[in-house]
Amino acid sequence: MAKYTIGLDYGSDSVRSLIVNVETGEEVASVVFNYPRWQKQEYCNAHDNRFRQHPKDYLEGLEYTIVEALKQAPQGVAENIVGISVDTTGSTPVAVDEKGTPLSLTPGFEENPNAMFVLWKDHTAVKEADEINKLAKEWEVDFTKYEGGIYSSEWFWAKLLHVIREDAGVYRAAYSWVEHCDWIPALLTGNTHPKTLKRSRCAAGHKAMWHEAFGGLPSEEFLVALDPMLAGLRDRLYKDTFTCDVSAGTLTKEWAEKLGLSTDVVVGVGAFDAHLGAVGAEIEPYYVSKVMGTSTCDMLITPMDEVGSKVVAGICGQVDGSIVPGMLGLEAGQSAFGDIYAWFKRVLEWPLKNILAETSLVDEATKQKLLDETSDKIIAKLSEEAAKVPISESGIVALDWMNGRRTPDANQALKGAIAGLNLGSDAPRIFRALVEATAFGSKAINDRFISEGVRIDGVIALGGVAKKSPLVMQIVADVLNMPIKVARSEQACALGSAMAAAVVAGVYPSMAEAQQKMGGGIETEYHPIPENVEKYKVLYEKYRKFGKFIEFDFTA
Ligand SMILES: Nc1ncnc2c1ncn2[C@@H]1O[C@H](COP(=O)(O)OP(=O)(O)O)[C@@H](O)[C@H]1O
Ligand SMILES: O=C(CO)[C@H](O)[C@H](O)COP(=O)(O)O
Repeated sequence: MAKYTIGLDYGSDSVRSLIVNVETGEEVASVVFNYPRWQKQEYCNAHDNRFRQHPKDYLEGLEYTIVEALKQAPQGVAENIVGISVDTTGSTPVAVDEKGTPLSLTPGFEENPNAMFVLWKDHTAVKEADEINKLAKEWEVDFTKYEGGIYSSEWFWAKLLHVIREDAGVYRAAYSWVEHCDWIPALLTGNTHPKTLKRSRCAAGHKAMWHEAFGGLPSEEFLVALDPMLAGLRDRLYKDTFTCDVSAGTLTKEWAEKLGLSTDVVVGVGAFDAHLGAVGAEIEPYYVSKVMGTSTCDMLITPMDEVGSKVVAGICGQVDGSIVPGMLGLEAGQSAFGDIYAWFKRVLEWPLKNILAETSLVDEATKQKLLDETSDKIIAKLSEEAAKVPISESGIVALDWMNGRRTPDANQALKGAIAGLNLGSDAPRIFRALVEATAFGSKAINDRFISEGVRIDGVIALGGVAKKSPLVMQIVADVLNMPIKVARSEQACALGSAMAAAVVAGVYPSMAEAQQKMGGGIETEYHPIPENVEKYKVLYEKYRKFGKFIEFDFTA
């Protein structure tokens, strides 16, 4: 019988397990689990940009999705699973005790958000990121230089420093800190001690200022100068990091029994969702792999010697082997993309949730149906109407910084803005301007790569928005003035993990071969429309001008 691997993909809202035939790439089963506590936004406060996730959400999802996917799969598949690899969001770190257990799973910390995973989009550490940037520029070595030269509040050191300053209990109890993508493989293989568990090169290099040239993490002197509270922590973290083609070990007896698998199943070192998503979408050198969902991650690979020691300014980093082992991985992205459409939808839903929800004109069941149906159709209907609005007709220009700006040049304190409104600015016109703003944010990233000397030959898109929205995709193709291929797989991140698992389990010698055998190819391609390209060149200049005004001249 054929061999199979499992790709376990932890997204922002849900986790999915995908079982893939390693010879044909056939996806034989997949199950999704929405995080229950997260769905109720427990431990979060959007107003303060605080987004925390409880490890129980991850654990319940791990067991449920694998067990249910194995039930769905044809008979005999479970016995022929040879590997599991894991991708997660990031930087999503957690404080752990000496055994590597997240503090929120230990007595006294169960309900403490500071003892939970700090989700990538948590921006509570803006002040700490500023301090890191200031010190880095004064220090003899700029530890931020391989992370675009600007450290972000979305990343490891800023987050942990913020939490330990805020919470003396967590500070005292935290032996070390672990990324979500490192904790799951550690747990599955039983190697959870913070000093021995295998750490992901991808997470360490892009988010924790780890680099071979620095001998690992930033120096103890730098960290202590940042805050004496950090003294000694470096020694309780790690020196070595591993790419996703390396084994983290095999399943423990306990997990093998729980999941219904053999203890021979090899577990791969973890990586971030976007990075393995790029693998799943069959990333190739010089193609931007654009993960378009809640946020965007724009991934590029180049041969190692091509960029060499040149530092690409303003991106989320350049790391040896962070996407495809053996190649240089470059990452950029937008902190909000589909999340901006989701925000506008929530604004429009307000009267539904606050007026219609209270009406006695219809019975409860009908009311609920009305609410659900309207809510489900808002973005699709807005897109339909927005498609009819001619480019530039509305005069509205928007900025895509509703969740800060990840790249180019991280500044998470920035806010979104909409200009050019008049009394005729209706919902579809505003929506179109928001879509254009997200496309302009993408262009700013492409332009930065190009101006820094990184070649771009094309774009491969994946993620929910790439699949769901021809309107957004056409506008992005027009604004970038580049064709965009959309990857066929519905679950590119999980598929990328399944490919990595096939390499780790020894089925293929390299990621390139796993991609070739297991890849789903391209579903569709969007081509720029020359007439639109010209109009968007003019609008993009307005976006840039407006951006400069909001960034440098406007104070709320
Ligand atoms: N028809 C649509 N057009 C454009 N965007 C959409 C549409 N439907 C949903 N979205 C956006 O897709 C995003 C979710 O993308 P998805 O890739 O599924 O999730 P995630 O980023 O969490 O992995 C949401 O932010 C939502 O606003
Ligand atoms: O920055 C990241 C990876 O480097 C995050 O993991 C990513 O932005 C979150 O992804 P999604 O929008 O798909 O939930």
